[in-house]
Amino acid sequence: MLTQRDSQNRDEPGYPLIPVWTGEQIRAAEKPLLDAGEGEALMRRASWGLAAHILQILQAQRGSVYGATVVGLIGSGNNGGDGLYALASLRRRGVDARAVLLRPTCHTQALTAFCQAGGQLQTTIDDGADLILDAVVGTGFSGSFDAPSLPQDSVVVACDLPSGVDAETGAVRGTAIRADHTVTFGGLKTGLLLGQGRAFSGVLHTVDIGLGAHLPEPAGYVMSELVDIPGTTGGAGITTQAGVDNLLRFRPRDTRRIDHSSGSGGAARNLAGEAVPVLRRRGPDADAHKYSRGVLHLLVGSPRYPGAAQLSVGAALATGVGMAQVQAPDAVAQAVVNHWPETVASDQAERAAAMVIGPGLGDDSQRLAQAEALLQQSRRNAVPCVLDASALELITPELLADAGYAGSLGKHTVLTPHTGEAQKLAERLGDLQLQDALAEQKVLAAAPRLAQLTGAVVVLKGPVTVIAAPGDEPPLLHTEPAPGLATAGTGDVLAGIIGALLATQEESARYCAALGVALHAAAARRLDPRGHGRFGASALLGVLAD
Ligand SMILES: NC(=O)C1=CN([C@@H]2O[C@H](COP(=O)(O)OP(=O)(O)OC[C@H]3O[C@@H](n4cnc5c(N)ncnc54)[C@H](OP(=O)(O)O)[C@@H]3O)[C@@H](O)[C@H]2O)[C@@H](O)CC1
Ligand SMILES: Nc1ncnc2c1ncn2[C@@H]1O[C@H](COP(=O)(O)OP(=O)(O)O)[C@@H](O)[C@H]1O
Repeated sequence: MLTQRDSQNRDEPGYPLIPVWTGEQIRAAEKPLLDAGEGEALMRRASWGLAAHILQILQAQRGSVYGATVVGLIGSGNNGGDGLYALASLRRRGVDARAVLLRPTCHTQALTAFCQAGGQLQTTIDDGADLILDAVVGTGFSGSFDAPSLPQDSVVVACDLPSGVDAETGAVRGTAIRADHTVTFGGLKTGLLLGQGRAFSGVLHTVDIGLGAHLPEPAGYVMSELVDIPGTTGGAGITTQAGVDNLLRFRPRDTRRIDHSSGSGGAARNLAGEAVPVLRRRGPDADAHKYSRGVLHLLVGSPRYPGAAQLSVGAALATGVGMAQVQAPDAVAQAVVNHWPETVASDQAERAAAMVIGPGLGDDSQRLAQAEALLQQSRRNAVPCVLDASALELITPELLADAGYAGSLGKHTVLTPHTGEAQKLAERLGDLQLQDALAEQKVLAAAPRLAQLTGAVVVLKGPVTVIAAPGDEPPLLHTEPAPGLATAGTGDVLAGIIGALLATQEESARYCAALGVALHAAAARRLDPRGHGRFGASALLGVLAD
């Protein structure tokens, strides 16, 4: 039986948190198993999983696997070993699997297995191959890679990681092999999600090779889009490999359908049957009134940037609040009320359950003084608060040293800098570690560092957005592509969404910030599923409520 809340939230999209590790973490987890002599078994599991995925891909592409041509590009390490074992399995399924050794040496046992399965070595990459398997280099990649040229029409599948992509940062060193699919072992690697790695790895598939208990605390969690299938009860169940694979698709044109668990319980589960945390927006209680639901106070807009006020207020209303009240110069506030008549103009934030401070304030000194006063009020009363755009300039070493802040803005505060704003903050706070992480585009290190320095939750915005809280909780990553968001004003929309969630959801600021980022990008994807980018920020408001 559904509770009233469950029935309200039944069709609400949820965002499961999938753990990710750096390549080094995965290698460290493998080490005890290798030391115990289980390396060969690990490799067998990896290569069997790889072959199984290749068979599925061939089946989908050609309608059958028998007689398909697969050419494996083989390197000198275990990545090449995985490739050779997989080619041997494919041969036993009737696939014409061949290998090109790109280095003078290779994994000898795997080569023997390949030859025993009837595999032939060749020196050229066939033009007509149905599928190219990239097994040149994986997590052992060092220096720079020189990618061979490949036939245009073949599907490319990467073994563990596209060759040339850094397993931690996703940076391409030299040139890399661009894959249509990547079959990765033991757990998702950060390099598949960050930087260029995301575009080079195509559709992601994971293979459990039994690292389980040896895996450390993840480097982060990636938020994935999950749409419940209408008409069924309970939440979503990610119980099958296909379900997990669907979750891990990163192409804007993909439609996601997740297999549903037939059982009750409602929690999404991973392959091991463990519950996966899911971020999900909750609607108002039946007995809510506007004040109990949550008032959002927005200090936004200025004569120079009146539109920012409209965007953040509009986003808050479409996300859902008990009441939105705007604090702005008369003409700006009037324009907001004309556009959104349900908005209340108010200079008092007493009833506020949350605040948004910053969008469109510009460098207006009077507005910034009001922003500072409101920030103090938020700190004093621990009222959740989003600090965005020029309000981020309030954060100085002097402000943090103030007795009222005691070195920390507090976990109820959410900072939403893009990388340029974060770089300025890093310089103002004089922190070299943060400056270096940003300069090297190590967003997964930069966001937690800024959270640590300010004591606030940080949303480091960009094509990949990282949400980090002060303390031990791992950062959350949002990597679903929404390139159309690269347009003026979408940050104002995001600030309004997060503010509305802070005002209405009984969750931490970290949770609300991450959910807000996911809802923002999901709105862009609904509006622009192919990523053409033909919309302005205000168009997001019309689809936020869906
Ligand atoms: N560990 C395990 O138990 C398991 C690991 N597994 C698998 O093993 C992979 C890691 O294997 P790994 O450690 O052998 O490293 P790997 O990615 O093959 O690269 C090292 C080799 O590449 C070479 N090489 C380096 N840089 C290069 C470059 N720029 N350009 C060209 N070549 C370059 C370097 O040779 P060198 O250049 O030094 O002669 C060295 O021999 C991992 O990704 C997963 O697929 C799974 O089977 C599960 C069990
Ligand atoms: N290439 C991109 N892909 C996905 N999201 C993007 C991309 N570029 C920008 N964004 C998102 O768009 C928003 C832009 O925010 P911001 O730079 O503050 O814009 P503005 O100040 O103009 O409102 C952020 O949420 C950011 O994550």
